[in-house]
Amino acid sequence: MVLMNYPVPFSQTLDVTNPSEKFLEIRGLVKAYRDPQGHDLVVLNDIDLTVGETEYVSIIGHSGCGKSTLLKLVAGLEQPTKGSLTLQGKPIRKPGAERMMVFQHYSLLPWLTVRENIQLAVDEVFKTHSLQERRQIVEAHIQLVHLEAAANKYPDQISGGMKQRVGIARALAIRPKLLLMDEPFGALDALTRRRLQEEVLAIWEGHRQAVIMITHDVDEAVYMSDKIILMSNGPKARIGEILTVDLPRPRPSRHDLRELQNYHDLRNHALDFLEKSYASGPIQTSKK
Ligand SMILES: Nc1ncnc2c1ncn2[C@@H]1O[C@H](COP(=O)(O)OP(=O)(O)OP(=O)(O)O)[C@@H](O)[C@H]1O
Repeated sequence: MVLMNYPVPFSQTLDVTNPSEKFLEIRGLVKAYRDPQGHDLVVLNDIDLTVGETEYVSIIGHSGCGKSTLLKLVAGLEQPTKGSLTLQGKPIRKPGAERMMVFQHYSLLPWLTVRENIQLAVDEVFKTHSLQERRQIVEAHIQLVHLEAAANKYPDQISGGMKQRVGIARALAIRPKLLLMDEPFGALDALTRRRLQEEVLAIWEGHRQAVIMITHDVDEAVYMSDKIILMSNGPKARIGEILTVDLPRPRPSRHDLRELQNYHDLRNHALDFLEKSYASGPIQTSKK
């Protein structure tokens, strides 16, 4: 699936020597939160990570290890306690339209229709574009996620899968260089989840960009990603391992994928890692 006749000039000129390697760089990252008693809880400790400009990266780890915190730091919604995060060589200090987040629980504005939810984001980011250009972007993205029939409906009139499609269309419409997805398929039933995974992957194949996706689902991570980040348990979570997913792109059907030994090796490796870390470490389950 390719975005045709897209009216927005989409320049990703990089000011670094090796763009694919140095698109997003996280160095020596530490994040601590202060608890109500005034003690620091070190959630993430000494994280080093590089994401290429067209790389699809998944993060897996047990509940409470700091996956969402890491994503929020990349989004600029949280500040690091120590260390640095840079995008194309520039420090990440605050949220920006080049880094868009898709949340598990949709976060649509209930008083706006599907079209208006997407339009709002497009109007905000592409202020200098003509009304016609902005409308074209909105319609192109409604089509991209197959929501034409629901465009005039309100969020409470559509299913969870459709709501998540709107969230994804809204994020993609403003052409982020880096798409951040926090368990984007987590709230969906198994069938909808599979369909949406396939759609997102097809969109990504048509226009590759950097993606960081949090998931609890090892199969989803292997199916979708180039790289899987396996996090150790918190507190003081670190990157335990980084798996390179050496499977063909575009991905074969799930049936054909299951025929590949490599697929099983990766899957088992990730599951073993999670089982071992479950057995070995404290797991944080409480939030805030
Ligand atoms: N704003 C905050 N203030 C204090 N502590 C926080 C804050 N946000 C997160 N935490 C704590 O940081 C730790 C990591 O939380 P985070 O939500 O990043 O984990 P997670 O791996 O995404 O969890 P899950 O898989 O359950 O969504 C938890 O112990 C959580 O309670």
